[in-house]
Amino acid sequence: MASSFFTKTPSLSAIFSIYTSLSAFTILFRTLLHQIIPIQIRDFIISKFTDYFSTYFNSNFTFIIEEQCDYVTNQTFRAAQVYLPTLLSRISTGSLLVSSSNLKNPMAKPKFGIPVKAKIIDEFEGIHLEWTLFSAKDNTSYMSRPKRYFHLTCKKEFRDKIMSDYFAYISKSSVKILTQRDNLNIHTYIPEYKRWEPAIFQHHTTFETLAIEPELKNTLIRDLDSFANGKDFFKTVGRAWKRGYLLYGPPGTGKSSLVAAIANHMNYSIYDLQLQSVKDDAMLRQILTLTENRSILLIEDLDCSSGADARKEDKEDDENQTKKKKNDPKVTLSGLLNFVDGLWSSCVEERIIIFTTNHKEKLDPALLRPGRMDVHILMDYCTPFVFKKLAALYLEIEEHDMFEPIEKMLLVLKATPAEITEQLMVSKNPDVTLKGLIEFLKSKRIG
Ligand SMILES: Nc1ncnc2c1ncn2[C@@H]1O[C@H](COP(=O)(O)OP(=O)(O)OP(=O)(O)O)[C@@H](O)[C@H]1O
Repeated sequence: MASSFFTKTPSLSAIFSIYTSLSAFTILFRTLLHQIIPIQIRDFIISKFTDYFSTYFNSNFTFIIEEQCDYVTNQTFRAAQVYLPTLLSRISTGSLLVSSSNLKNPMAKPKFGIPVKAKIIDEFEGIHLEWTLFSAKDNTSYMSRPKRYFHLTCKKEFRDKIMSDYFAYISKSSVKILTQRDNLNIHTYIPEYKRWEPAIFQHHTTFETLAIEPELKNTLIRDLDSFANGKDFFKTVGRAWKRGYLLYGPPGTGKSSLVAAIANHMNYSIYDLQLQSVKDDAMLRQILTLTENRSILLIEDLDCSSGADARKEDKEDDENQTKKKKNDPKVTLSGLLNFVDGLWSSCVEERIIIFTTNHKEKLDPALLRPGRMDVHILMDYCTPFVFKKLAALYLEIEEHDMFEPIEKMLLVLKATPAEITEQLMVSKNPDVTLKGLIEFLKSKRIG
């Protein structure tokens, strides 16, 4: 029995020769495979295998939330960006972004953010969730910024629950956080990047520090508050939830200050659009879709934009006209109107649009027709009331012997609140300052 076993067992040299033949065959087979099957097909087969096995063995499900979708900011990405910083204590990797942007107060507490690839754990109705931020280089243009996206991972069986309830929950939470935010942003559109760049908005003007007639102030605050609470009303009457304001008046009468007061009152960020940098109507539409809900869209100096000013062909010679046309933006009046009042105006909710101009009379009448801009506000020269308010703010006085002559002069001559504030900042001593102001006003009368 034993001898038959040994006689049937192949010799060591036979095993070695079988092994060598097999190896040679494998190498030959692999070489043939590499030469016959193109690399793309090989990669495809490998990826299919990998997918199949990873899906089979992996019990997780991942949602991918990209920053941009269909050329607009993905609101789910934005909601996650606002919501996740509230979970920073649950970051599971050992790093955090730290930044301080409060220029006025270097001692202010820094803000913390989520670094790329850091994992944040969330818990929703007992479901364990993992968020990770990724950033990938976009090679489409050398100016392009990296593409950012979140991965949200949960157990497969909770996929539907997350889709139906969790995304709605983070979107609601982000709106709540934004309403209570203490930092507003002012955004500038960068055409090269095709995106709005935010900066911290730290204008301290409020309705308390803005010197305007009390009637105007109260009407405006009422109007803004009823707009903010008017979601159902706008829906019922079938109108886009937006409000348009035209601020007009001479330079230095507080138009920009009023915009800041509105932003601070509403807690809305500002999108400051330079119409001159917009190439055409298509670009205007794209820019508009990249803004967020609960914001102010500001277009300053509307009279300087070709789409908005009234026609005046006869007044300028041909050469000047051609020169001007070359530099003019190609935003048309109809593009602008569509943007104020047409279908495109409703692509963002709870939006305030503010136009400012120093020359209302130069605007095309089509822009001024009822319904285009809901409220027209004249920001005028300094009145006695406005002067007293400014004196109370700058000099901290309610009354002074020199008030009367100043108020009388303000009734007959034109001085802007900006000119008055400049004079009021000369000294903290009311006698010196008010004397200087009287001299300034006298010089105006003579001039
Ligand atoms: N009504 C006001 N109340 C308080 N301060 C004011 C007021 N108007 C102007 N000022 C002061 O004058 C400065 C310039 O005003 P502001 O820039 O708001 O005017 P404007 O009408 O927007 O001018 P422009 O048309 O040149 O942009 C402000 O920074 C502020 O200090």
